[in-house]
Amino acid sequence: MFPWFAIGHITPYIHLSNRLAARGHRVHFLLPGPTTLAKLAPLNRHPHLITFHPIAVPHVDGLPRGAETTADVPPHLTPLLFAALDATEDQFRSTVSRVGPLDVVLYDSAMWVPRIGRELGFLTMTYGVVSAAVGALRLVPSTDEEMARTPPGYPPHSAVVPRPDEIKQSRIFAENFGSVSLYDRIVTSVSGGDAMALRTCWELEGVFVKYMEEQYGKRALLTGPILPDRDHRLGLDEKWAAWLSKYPRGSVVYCAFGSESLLQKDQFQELLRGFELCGRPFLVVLKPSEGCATMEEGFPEGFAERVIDGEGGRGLVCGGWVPQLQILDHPSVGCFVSHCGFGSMWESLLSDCQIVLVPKQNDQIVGTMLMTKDLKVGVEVEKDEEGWVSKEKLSEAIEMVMDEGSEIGRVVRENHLKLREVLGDGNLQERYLDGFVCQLYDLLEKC
Ligand SMILES: O=c1ccn([C@@H]2O[C@H](COP(=O)(O)OP(=O)(O)O[C@H]3O[C@H](CO)[C@@H](O)[C@H](O)[C@H]3O)[C@@H](O)[C@H]2O)c(=O)[nH]1
Repeated sequence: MFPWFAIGHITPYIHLSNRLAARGHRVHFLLPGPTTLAKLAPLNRHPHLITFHPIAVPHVDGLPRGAETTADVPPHLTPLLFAALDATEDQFRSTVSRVGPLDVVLYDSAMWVPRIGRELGFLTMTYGVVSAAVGALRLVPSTDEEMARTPPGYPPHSAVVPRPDEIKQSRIFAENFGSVSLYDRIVTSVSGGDAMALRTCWELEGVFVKYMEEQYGKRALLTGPILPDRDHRLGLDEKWAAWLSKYPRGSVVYCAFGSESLLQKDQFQELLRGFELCGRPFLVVLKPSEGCATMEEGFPEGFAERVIDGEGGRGLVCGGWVPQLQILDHPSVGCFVSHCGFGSMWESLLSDCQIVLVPKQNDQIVGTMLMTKDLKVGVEVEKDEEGWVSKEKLSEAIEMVMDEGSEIGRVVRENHLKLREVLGDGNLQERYLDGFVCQLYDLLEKC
């Protein structure tokens, strides 16, 4: 396993490794170290079968010292992290040579992995952990489509289509990420592999997966959602459990925007004012806003006195890492305000929470269209001309799904419940994994 240096990518690769190890397979896992390794090592449930190999992220001019993943750098420095990834080719080669022989390497952004695979004799395939919908809309190997139109042959009935903010964000694919554009990097990575694996399932994204198979001329091996089983999750710290348990069932609004999102101070403040305005207990987990050393420095005036110290401590705002899955599982949590990163999207789908979405990046906007327009399981907060949400719109969206009398709230709850029954069926994940492993054996036999 050799995922891109981002927590949202490394984590699902570890979950997949756990599932494979549970079937007796041996996994070697390359990830940045020492900090990221220390943070994620507890997720390894089969240390006798899964070996972590820390990669020293090479220094590249302009990259902060010690930066290992996208969580450690502001978004505009991400290209430098890609340059650092490319500079790990020798470390990758020596590690896979040392631990080999290998059957298959799963990777996502290191586009040179297939070349080394052909030299050393192992299969290679990208493991895509971002939605197939974004792959279909933006990353099929064609260069001449207009940004404002869906590409030729695109699934005709989907409401996941280009829209202004998504088009604006999609310009990122043309930007240089390391030595090549992000578009070329992803297309080269996918095209170079022997097949492509995707973290999704036919029930959710079947039309997009088929479209990608046609466009790339490659078989897609689906792993299903790949979340840790409930009984294998780490426990919830007493401090969270105690605070959450103060509130009635389904009443707390939880907000988190993944491991990368960095808000400007005014965006951060408006968001907090929205939670204050909606009047419900809330737990917000974000990074300190841009330019602020602490969370408190970014708070709106008088905010801490009013809702953190006052009102019985109705609000909790945290700048660190929280166990998101366990928080979503807590009976008091009833609403998840999310950025719709692909990991959080799955976690929201498999939770009992009502879903409110505030996407920023391209794939989050695509995921949001999938969730709100195709699947109709949540609502999106309307943004203003500046591209951000107002406190009133945020509060309205939360009420729209949380208020008992709301028709929209009823519809999304029903749709969500139906989908969760399909996706949450314990056998679904096992079936996908069995199929995935069989397809891997098939490919290996043919080589
Ligand atoms: O305090 C926290 C914050 C996050 N998480 C977990 O970290 C993961 C975050 O992943 P995701 O929701 O995908 O968000 P990002 O970290 O923002 O993910 C990046 O990678 C994703 C692909 O997985 C993309 O879809 C996103 O746009 C991109 O920002 C999830 O499993 C969360 O449960 C925690 O456990 N605790």
